[in-house]
Amino acid sequence: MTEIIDGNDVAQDIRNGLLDGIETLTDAGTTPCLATVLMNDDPASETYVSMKHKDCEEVGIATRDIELDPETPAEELFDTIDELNADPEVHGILVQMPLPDHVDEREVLRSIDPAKDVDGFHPENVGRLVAGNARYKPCTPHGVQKLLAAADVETEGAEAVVVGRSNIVGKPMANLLIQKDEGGNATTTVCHSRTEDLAEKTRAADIVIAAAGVPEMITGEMLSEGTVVIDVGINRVETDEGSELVGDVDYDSAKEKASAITPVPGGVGPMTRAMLLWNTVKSASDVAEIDVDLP
Ligand SMILES: Nc1nc(=O)c2c([nH]1)NC[C@@H]1CN(c3ccc(C(=O)N[C@@H](CCC(=O)O)C(=O)O)cc3)C=[N+]21
Repeated sequence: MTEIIDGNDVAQDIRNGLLDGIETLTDAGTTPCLATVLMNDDPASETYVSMKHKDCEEVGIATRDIELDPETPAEELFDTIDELNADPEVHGILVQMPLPDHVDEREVLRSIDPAKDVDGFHPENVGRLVAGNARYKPCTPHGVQKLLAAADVETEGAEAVVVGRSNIVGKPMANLLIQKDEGGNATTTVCHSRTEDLAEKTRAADIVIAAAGVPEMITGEMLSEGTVVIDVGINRVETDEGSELVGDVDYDSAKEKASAITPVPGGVGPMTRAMLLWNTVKSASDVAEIDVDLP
């Protein structure tokens, strides 16, 4: 039987596991607080940001909700970030991607105080992750580690194949998988659009993590029996019945081969949001110099 790994369930467990820590910090006068900055009018982005606020509300994390018109001059965004950097009540800052063309994404990531960079995208935090001294693990790869742990999948000694090399998922995922750490110690291969024989790589894998942004590209035929399949893809595709959300994995055929698989929606997506809360609580705990148990 194939195990369907329920991301909504695991994310709920993470949120429950944060409650005590949030209470301890709040009682000590440091209510964890996440600020989001949204500067695009893509309906999907608006949905994701509002989900993040709802999650925060549920667990008692305070929020700031900043929306800037996409036409806003870049300087105004940088002023906003400076204010949030300087605000002692704000512990996490998330600037929702993508940003308008006139805004330099890299410059934005550099401008966020690394101590408040709960996405883990600031170059200092990327460097620390690579050096095995992570401050914030990026939310999606961290969430994937938690999903694997929840499904009792041992990464140590496993052959892991990451399909995709983005800065937000593929690269940090591979870095976490090779760390001498829990959820790491995997023999890790990173595949991408120039990989000569992808199916040869995925067939040799114990764990496949699909994060290429190509709808349903990983099919059952590319997998060996018993592979653990984690689908990071979130692709909106148009069908006869309207718009539908599909992953990078062809779920129906992959499920026939997989020992465990994550669905889309309801897999990695909710974990990305849960680990954002996790990082925000960690930031507040660092600021308050109060150790709390993190799930
Ligand atoms: N600075 C920044 N940080 C991000 O983490 C970030 C970002 N920008 N820009 C956009 C992407 C996308 N992203 C998602 C998070 C959760 C779901 C999610 O919860 N999905 C649910 C619901 C999907 C739905 O119904 O639309 C699911 O997969 O079940 C989706 C997408 C975070 N992102």
